Amino acid sequence: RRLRWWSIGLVLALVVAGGALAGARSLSTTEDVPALTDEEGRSLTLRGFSTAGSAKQAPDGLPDLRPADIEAEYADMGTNFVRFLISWRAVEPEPGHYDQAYLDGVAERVDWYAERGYHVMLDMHQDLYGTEIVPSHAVGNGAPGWATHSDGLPIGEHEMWELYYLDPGVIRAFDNFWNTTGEHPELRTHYVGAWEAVAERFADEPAVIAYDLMNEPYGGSLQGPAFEAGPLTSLYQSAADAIRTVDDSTWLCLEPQAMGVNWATPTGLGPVDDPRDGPARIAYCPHLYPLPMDLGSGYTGTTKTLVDGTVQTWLTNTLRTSERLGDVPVVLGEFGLDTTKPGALEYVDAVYDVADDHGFGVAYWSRDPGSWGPYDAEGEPRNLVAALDRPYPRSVAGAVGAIDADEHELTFDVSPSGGLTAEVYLPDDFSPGPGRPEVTVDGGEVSGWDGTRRVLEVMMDPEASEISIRAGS
Ligand SMILES: CN(C)c1ccc(C(=O)NC[C@H]2N[C@H](CO)[C@@H](O)[C@@H]2O)cc1
Repeated sequence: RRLRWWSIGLVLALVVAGGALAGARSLSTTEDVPALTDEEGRSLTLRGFSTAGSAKQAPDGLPDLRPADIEAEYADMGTNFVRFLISWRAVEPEPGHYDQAYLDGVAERVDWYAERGYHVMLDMHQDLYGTEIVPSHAVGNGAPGWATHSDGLPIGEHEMWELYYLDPGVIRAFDNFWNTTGEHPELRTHYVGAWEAVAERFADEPAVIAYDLMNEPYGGSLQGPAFEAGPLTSLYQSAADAIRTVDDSTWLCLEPQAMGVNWATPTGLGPVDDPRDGPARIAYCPHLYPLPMDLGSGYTGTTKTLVDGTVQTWLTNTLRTSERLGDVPVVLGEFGLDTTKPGALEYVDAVYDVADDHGFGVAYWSRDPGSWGPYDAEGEPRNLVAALDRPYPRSVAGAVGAIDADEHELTFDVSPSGGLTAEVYLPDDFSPGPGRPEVTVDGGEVSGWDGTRRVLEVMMDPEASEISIRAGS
């Protein structure tokens, strides 16, 4: 069965990669997308982690996280963003009852991030529909038990968790949610109501920059454009309309279905209208998990070639979708891998280079301890920490284009406006020397240095089109 699943995936991956290789160029092309902006209209480059998978099954729905963990993450990698997992089952444990104690817990953790200058995206997370999709043991997460209707259809036992998505009972639970069965129109209404309750709570919290409306949507017996352009886009529109009755400023992140699109097939997601006064604040937030990487033994040899082809196809489709949804910003909401695999860090660099080149935000999957994450079970830094400690323009007064970063030089395209300042994160070894920073700036001049946060402030020349910061005088 495992072989059958992966053989389907491999055929799909070869089709995808083959298409890409036919026109293979470097992993990055030149187009870039607009950035998310903060309350002052500054362009943000978002760099951080999904935090955390530990929230999926936690009785209180909150991640295993302490303020010291955020301190360590910043000290090690200078992140400024978190994709914070929340769940419908914790927000609305009973129909129509919103758990303010849970939202207080989320708010406390949002404060931990806000106090350290982070931007928070609240991710209404689900995998395999909900916590009680298999009542006997925790397989899924997301929806509450009262919203889970598998109608007694069979759900098997699988070593590979992804295979549960093919079980009749799981498909039925999703079909009831999307009202494909016509039996449960109330479920999507409740889901939208849960989002309205979350938005009402965080509307006035400037650190909460975005709402990720649904993690890795799955259409059950509806797949592809029939699902994405149909009930999924419709749910997003309903959620947007409800959220905007209480929150006029937080960005709304739209994820495509995971099936296929995670692996670089194109999405059929339709445009969503933002009823707010002023420019739309809608972003496209796909995930990236090249099947050849899952199938292969690392980012080497033939696997590397296939993964590169998949990433190129994913990039082309992502840029096309950003344009189709209204030239919207892009946040790569998830990508990650077992960093003990050969070539893993080269892959991580390649994906961050694509994000830098096109102005995508990035949340690495995930902050959890272990072989995918930045820290081990004892909280000690792993190889990923050095790979993610990259210079980047955290926030800029004006538009930001392509970013080109290496360990001793950071260059980014700009169109300065407003206060003309750019806040730039520099890794600890970017400019060695006690009286740091010894840096050379073209396109502006140094107007401040926060040695504790390793943030350089640059006053940009009003006419600058590029800012370059080089280590050393
Ligand atoms: C068959 N379907 C619908 C499917 C298969 C595989 C994934 C997946 O690997 N997702 C990647 C990661 N994302 C979640 C959290 O959002 C993690 O648990 C997965 O590793 C998703 C859906």
